[in-house]
Amino acid sequence: MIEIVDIYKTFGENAVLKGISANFKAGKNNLIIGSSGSGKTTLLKCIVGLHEPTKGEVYYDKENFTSMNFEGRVPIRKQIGMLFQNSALFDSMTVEQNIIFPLNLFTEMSKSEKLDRANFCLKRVNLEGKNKLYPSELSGGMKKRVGIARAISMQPKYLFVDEPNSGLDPKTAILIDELINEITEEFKTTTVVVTHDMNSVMGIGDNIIFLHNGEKWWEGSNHQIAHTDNKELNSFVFASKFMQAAREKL
Ligand SMILES: Nc1ncnc2c1ncn2[C@@H]1O[C@H](COP(=O)(O)OP(=O)(O)OP(=O)(O)O)[C@@H](O)[C@H]1O
Repeated sequence: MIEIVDIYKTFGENAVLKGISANFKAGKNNLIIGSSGSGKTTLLKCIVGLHEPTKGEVYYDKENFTSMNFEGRVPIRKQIGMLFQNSALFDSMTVEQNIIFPLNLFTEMSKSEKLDRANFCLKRVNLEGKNKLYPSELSGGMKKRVGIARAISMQPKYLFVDEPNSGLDPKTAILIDELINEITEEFKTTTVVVTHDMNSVMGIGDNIIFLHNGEKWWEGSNHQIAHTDNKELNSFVFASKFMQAAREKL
């Protein structure tokens, strides 16, 4: 479980996060949603330590991550898997080399152990045998799956995913969501996903926090979101006329 307590982040005069508290549960898909510029990615970066919060604390299973120095954070960092928005694969490396990259950095595993692990991860994302391909030879959806394979290579306890569906067609996007969901259930990861994809919200949103102008405006599950009377959340979720009409039939 990850707990964030009263997180503030200010860049110069720009107060981006204004006192956000939340719990992200293990074995669940915890979603951070909100319109563009509401502070989602900034919050994610504060949680993983890519930004230092101006104020507030982040706890990983009760351990105060914010108060730790660089060395102190290493054991927690080793348990974090991340899938970035653009998959962030190394273009000059094969699929297999990309997946093995964190194992080379953070483990003492032998060559054959690393290869076994890469093969296990590739199988898990349905890309068995694609070891020797380069990112340029992959579709957008395949790149995301390689990104997920790399993110789970270290058997993370915590999985962070920023906009997993950006640039994907709706069907592939749902397959990626299902994969994230399966991995979360299977490995009991505390998964935190930043998204503005409504299919993701409805499909895998176990626990959702909605940010509005840097504040937590609403919290609940995908089952609760359809019936919310929160005005800002409603105009975010049911932005199109089509969705508004669909809601009236619910
Ligand atoms: N490193 C930075 N330095 C200064 N300002 C920043 C920095 N990172 C983010 N911001 C500002 O913080 C605000 C929120 O940005 P953020 O990327 O967190 O929003 P978001 O909700 O993830 O948006 P989107 O959905 O468009 O990705 C923006 O006004 C942005 O300009």
